[in-house]
Amino acid sequence: MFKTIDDLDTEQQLLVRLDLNAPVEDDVVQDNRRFARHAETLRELLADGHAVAVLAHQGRPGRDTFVSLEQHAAILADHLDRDVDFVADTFGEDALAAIDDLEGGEALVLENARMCDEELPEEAPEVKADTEFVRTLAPEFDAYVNDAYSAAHRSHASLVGFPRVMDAYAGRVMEQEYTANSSIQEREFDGTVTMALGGTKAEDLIPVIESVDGVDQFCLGGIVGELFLRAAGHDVGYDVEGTDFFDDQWDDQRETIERILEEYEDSLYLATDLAYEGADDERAEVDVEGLEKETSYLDVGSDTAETYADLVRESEAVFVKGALGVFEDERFADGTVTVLEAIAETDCFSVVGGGDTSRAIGMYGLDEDDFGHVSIAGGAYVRALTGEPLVAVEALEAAAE
Ligand SMILES: Nc1ncnc2c1ncn2[C@@H]1O[C@H](COP(=O)(O)OP(=O)(O)O)[C@@H](O)[C@H]1O
Ligand SMILES: O=C(OP(=O)(O)O)[C@H](O)COP(=O)(O)O
Repeated sequence: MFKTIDDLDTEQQLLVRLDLNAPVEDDVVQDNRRFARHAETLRELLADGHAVAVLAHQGRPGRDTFVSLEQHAAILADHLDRDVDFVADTFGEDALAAIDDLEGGEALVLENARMCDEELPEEAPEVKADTEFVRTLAPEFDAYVNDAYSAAHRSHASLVGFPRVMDAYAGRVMEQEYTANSSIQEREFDGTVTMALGGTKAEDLIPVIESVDGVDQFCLGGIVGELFLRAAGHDVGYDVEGTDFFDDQWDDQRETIERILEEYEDSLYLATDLAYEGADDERAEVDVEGLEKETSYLDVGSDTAETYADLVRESEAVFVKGALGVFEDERFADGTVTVLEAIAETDCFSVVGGGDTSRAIGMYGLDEDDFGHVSIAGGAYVRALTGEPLVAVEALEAAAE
């Protein structure tokens, strides 16, 4: 087991890894549940007199969402109702000077860790620990705290490098999510177990279908659902209008998708209709037989949403990862919200995960108490459901030994 912040001495100089990865609309970072949850950890650390430098990432290089963390510092400051400084540097001279100036009870956000070359390539913890990034920052601090459960499946420098060379502790979010997201197999449900999979990160979800034990049926939507429809012979799941969701993931995952489609025929539910932006910008729907390659489909259709909701109502347990459509746009929220409402109405056991997807609960007036657990993690949470270890959690455990 790892050590937690209960094991920390007070008034330390701390490097704290959070996951503040958030949606970005027209260059404006959107508040999501991650800020509020991590603010709780920070509030506790600051109250104990620690000086806190926050390390986090946003987006992926090359994407529109790959932006500075300056706005994230301001959102955190709102949640904490106190000043949070920002420095546009991660481990260079400016960062080191700002860290040096930090006093007990103060918080500082360092620049997006993914702007450092050594952060991203997935490599073994010992390789990450030997990067200049880690070797420069680590000596500046008394200890490292990892609260970024939702990024714990990535073997990146900020997640697995520091705990090899420093005293390392789990933050509150790490601790709570780790406890809540135990594997499905260990839970032993009596009735039907359903998993609704959607969102954009198909590469994280596809392996889950094959490796998770104890799930009886999968309802697919979002980008992952469209890739399966493409494999089933429909004209959908192609990049159009400058999107880069489909073609690369198709090339990487095609064989797996085709194999799963065949082997899991009886437990996979694919959309039977999809929604798109029609004339006058209104929501329009089409049966999957009528799909066209050139159209962007932005939600599952209403027949599909009702079918999925019925499957949910008959379930003993439901796990959701990823949205079934672009719910941020009210016209395309039907699939995601219909399924979430069905979960909320029944007394099935449920977990809803995903930094973006969990946002839909607040946006559409659903009550968090009607869900078993709302996780701010997506990829990490589905991996945990399969019983697969998370590299950054393993790194914390190794540090405690
Ligand atoms: N058909 C679609 N086309 C484009 N984006 C989609 C589609 N369906 C769902 N999405 C988007 O997927 C996002 C959630 O995906 P992802 O980031 O993988 O999940 P999470 O952050 O919840 O783990 C939502 O913000 C939603 O807008
Ligand atoms: O948002 C995240 O994952 P999620 O979308 O699976 O919840 C994490 O910050 C990891 O980001 P990444 O999937 O770009 O490595």
